[in-house]
Amino acid sequence: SHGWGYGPSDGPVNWCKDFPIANGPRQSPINIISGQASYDSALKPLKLNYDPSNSTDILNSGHSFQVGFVDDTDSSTLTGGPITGTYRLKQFHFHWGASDYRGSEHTVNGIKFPCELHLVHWNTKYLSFGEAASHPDGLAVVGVFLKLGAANPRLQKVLDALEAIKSKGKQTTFSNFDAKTLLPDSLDYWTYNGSLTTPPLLESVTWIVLKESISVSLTQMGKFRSLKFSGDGEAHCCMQDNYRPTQPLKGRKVRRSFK
Ligand SMILES: C[C@H](CNC(=O)c1ccc(S(N)(=O)=O)cc1)Cn1ccc2ccccc21
Ligand SMILES: [Zn+2]
Repeated sequence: SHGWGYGPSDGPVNWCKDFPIANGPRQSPINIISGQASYDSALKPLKLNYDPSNSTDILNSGHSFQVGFVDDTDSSTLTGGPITGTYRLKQFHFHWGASDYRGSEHTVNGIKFPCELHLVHWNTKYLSFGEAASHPDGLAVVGVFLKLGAANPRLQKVLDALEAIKSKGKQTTFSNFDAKTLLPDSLDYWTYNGSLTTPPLLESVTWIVLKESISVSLTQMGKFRSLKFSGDGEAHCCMQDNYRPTQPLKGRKVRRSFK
């Protein structure tokens, strides 16, 4: 069957045909209404320990681009926060818009950001990412909003590597990158139970969305949009608007770690 994408025929409104869970009870992303998120004093601080030597490659997946990490030891982990146990960093990627007024997946009080970073981790109580992805507590994704402002020097190394992976399926080495440098000063967060935001839309993600954003400049946003959804030799299709609209909360509670 034809793959999924973000276009008029293969986009989010049609994903339910191949992935009926698209209409499930814990789908992501959601609109976070800050006034309705309840403070939970039992929530622990987030602990992110990333080893820069674990970064391996950067890949144009045809849906986004992602930086991959070696995940065969506990050297790059997420602990604390709303989760129990140890989750390993597998990859990070982004979602962005064709214009500066949209692009993020989560929204806050209806506000869209131009871009959103996702750091994807899997629960080491399972044997692998693929195994973890099929369990309700298998994955934890940290979401970080990017807000238009001054150029972000910490993004630059990632953006400079995009030259080499313009089209779908392109991959190149990407070593010694410290993903921690992409995080804002404050690790205050909202958290809720959700799903992958792309097919297979598995309902196995504990979402941890940071309240503080990081900056991105107009020029840097242009670099994101210079990527292609299409592979070499295919009709050029700019990679942009690769975000899923917000999904119904269906009674879920959103908690916050901060007063
Ligand atoms: C689900 C997986 C493909 N999807 C993802 O990894 C993924 C991760 C994060 C998000 S988001 N936007 O919610 O943060 C969305 C999709 C395929 N897959 C299945 C088994 C498996 C094993 C190794 C690698 C990939 C594997
Ligand atoms: Zn994502």
